[in-house]
Order: sequence, then C-alpha cells, then structure tokens
Amino acid sequence: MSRSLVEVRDLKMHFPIKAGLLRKTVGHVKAVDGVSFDILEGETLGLVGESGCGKSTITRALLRVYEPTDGQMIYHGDGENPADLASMDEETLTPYRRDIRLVFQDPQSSLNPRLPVVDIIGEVLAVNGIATGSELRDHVADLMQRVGLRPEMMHRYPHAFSGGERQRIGIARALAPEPKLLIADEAVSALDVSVQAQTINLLMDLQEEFGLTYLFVSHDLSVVQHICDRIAVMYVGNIVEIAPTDGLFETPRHPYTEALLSAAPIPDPTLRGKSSRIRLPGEVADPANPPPGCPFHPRCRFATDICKTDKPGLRGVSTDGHEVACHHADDLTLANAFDGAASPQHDQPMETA
Ligand SMILES: Nc1ncnc2c1ncn2[C@@H]1O[C@H](COP(=O)(O)OP(=O)(O)OP(=O)(O)O)[C@@H](O)[C@H]1O
Repeated sequence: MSRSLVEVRDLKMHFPIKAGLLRKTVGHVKAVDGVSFDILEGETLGLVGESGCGKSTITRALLRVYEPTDGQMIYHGDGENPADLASMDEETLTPYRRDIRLVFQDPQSSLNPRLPVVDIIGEVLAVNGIATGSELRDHVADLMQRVGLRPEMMHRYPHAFSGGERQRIGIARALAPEPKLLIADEAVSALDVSVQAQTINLLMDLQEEFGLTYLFVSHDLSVVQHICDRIAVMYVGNIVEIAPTDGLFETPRHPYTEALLSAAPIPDPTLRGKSSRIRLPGEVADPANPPPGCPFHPRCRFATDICKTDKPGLRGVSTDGHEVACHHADDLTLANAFDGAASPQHDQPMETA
C-alpha cells in the first residue's frame, strides 16, 4: 500500500457569522467540522457530496487559502520531514506552496486575458526560481507540449484558445512548479462533455508521467467513478464514508451514500431500472446549525437514540480500507446503487463523445 502524502486529522473550518452594527460574532458556519482522511501518494482521491457540504472549503484549507480553525494537515512530501501545514506561518509555508497546486474550475476567468501564454505559465516558473530568459521559454514550450498544446502558440492570448485549450493552459500552469499534489476542484465541469473526457484522459496520462497525486472534487459521480482510486463522501461538513471506488459504488455502507448514488444518472442502459432513486425526507441540515449527534440522523430511516446524541467517527468495515461513520454500519441492509455491476474499468481511457 502507498504511503500517505497528506494526513488530514480532525480538520475544522468554522466561519464566523457577524451581525449588528458592531459586527459581533453571533454564530459559526461549520463548513468543515472535524474531518480525517489520508491522501495516498500516487492515488486519485475523489471528494463528493451535495453543494455546500464543504468540499471546496477542504481544498482551500489544504492550499492554505484559509487558516483552519482546528486540526492538522500533515504533509509528508519526500517522506523525510513531515510538516503540519495547518499551523504554519506564511513564510514557512512558501516552499510547500510549490508542492500543492490547484487546477481552477473556470479556465475563462482564471487566466489573465492581458497576458500571453508564455507569461501566464512563465510567471510561475520565474516566481519559483525554476527558470528565466530563454530557459524559461524552453520550459514553457515543454509544458505546452506535455499538455497537448502547440508551443508556437505561446505568444497568443487566452482568447485565441478554445475552452478545452484554456483548461490545458491552466493545467500546464499548475504543473509548472513540479508539484506533488494537484487539486482539481470541479476542473472539468465547465467544459463540454467531449472536451471533459479529453481533459480527464490528459490528467490521467500526466499523473502516470509525473507520478502525481490528485484530489479530485466533483459533483459528477460518473466522472469520479471513472478517474478515482478512492472516494470520500461528504455530508454537512463531515466525511460519512471513504472507500475504494469499486467498493463504494458496488456496496455503499452509509445510508447517505446509498441515496447519493441512487440519484446519479446510470450511463449503462442495461442497468437502468435495476435501482430506484431514494428520496430522502426533509432538507439538508444548515451548517450554521447542524443537528447534534450524526449530522444525517434527521433524514435517516435507520436512526436510533444514539444517532441523535453521539457523532459517529469513521471506522473500518472491511479489510480493503472501506470506512463508514455510522453507528449501525454493521447491521444495515442497503440497496446496492448499481446492483454491483456498473463499474467501468477506470484504468481504461474514457470514451470521448
Ligand atoms: N468564506 C466563507 N464564509 C462563510 N461561509 C462560507 C465561506 N465559504 C464557504 N462557506 C459556507 O460553508 C459551507 C460549505 O461551502 P463549500 O463551498 O465548501 O461547499 P461545496 O461542497 O464546495 O459546495 P459547491 O459544490 O457548491 O462548491 C456552505 O454553507 C457555504 O455557504
């Protein structure tokens, strides 16, 4: 088994809610409320869950856009000197900022329209002391080639490129400082379906070529199923289940995961009709006022008294690393969302439409 590149332990990100003339803090949005997970070296870990469950807040904490309220993010890097990114000051963080990079969601707004590609990518090389002058241009040309762009286009501006090509520029920029961990937060959701597939295939090729580790955030379960080795499922600031991809899709062990998977469109027509959509009662809890105990208990058909008072932590339910945060995980009979047969081979390239 791979070693951990990042160990996230009991991470909390609580945003203050201010009110009144004096802007007094009257409460907190518990966007992330005590999550623990590992990102293993070389893997693609998926992070899924409904809008507002805290996915982007986790990525921003990892990138230290936010300073976490509490918890640890132990980065192992080359394996020699583990360091807690959560508590580092800005100066100490500087070298680590090279190692963990973000591929932005929207290639349109994330590239400066007034800079040619050579400067967009070159800026990152120069700032990180990787290259200057003619060496910098060679480096940019190499990066463009690796992401499938023609280096002779380096003097063009972003508007001269299609949406898919702009996302490739964004990927080249993210790769420029030779990171270890790439965070892709909805990195393909703004693209057309066929361009999405090409971009996903590119990301998978680059992962192999550079030995990259990915944290892949997406609301699109079919994309996540295709690209990820493991998946973490979030609900109102908590991870409720984390498992190898096939295990999660074939045998979800948390009632929320079961409902989430049942709502996903099934691409294989032969499987349609085998599973029925589970409609959860009630509304998603407000992270500013989450219920006590298990955050899912008000909507859970299996909830008992303990679920109303004690918050369950993640615990292993199989030898392959399948973990569930549910008091009753061992006793539940859940619907298998895809009847255990729909997993595509996620080592095969995704078909382009
Ligand atoms: N800077 C902030 N200040 C206050 N509340 C915030 C802030 N950022 C996020 N939130 C709140 O934290 C919760 C989690 O938001 P987050 O953006 O992490 O969710 P998400 O799962 O990424 O959603 P989406 O899929 O829509 O991007 C939401 O209730 C959101 O309104």
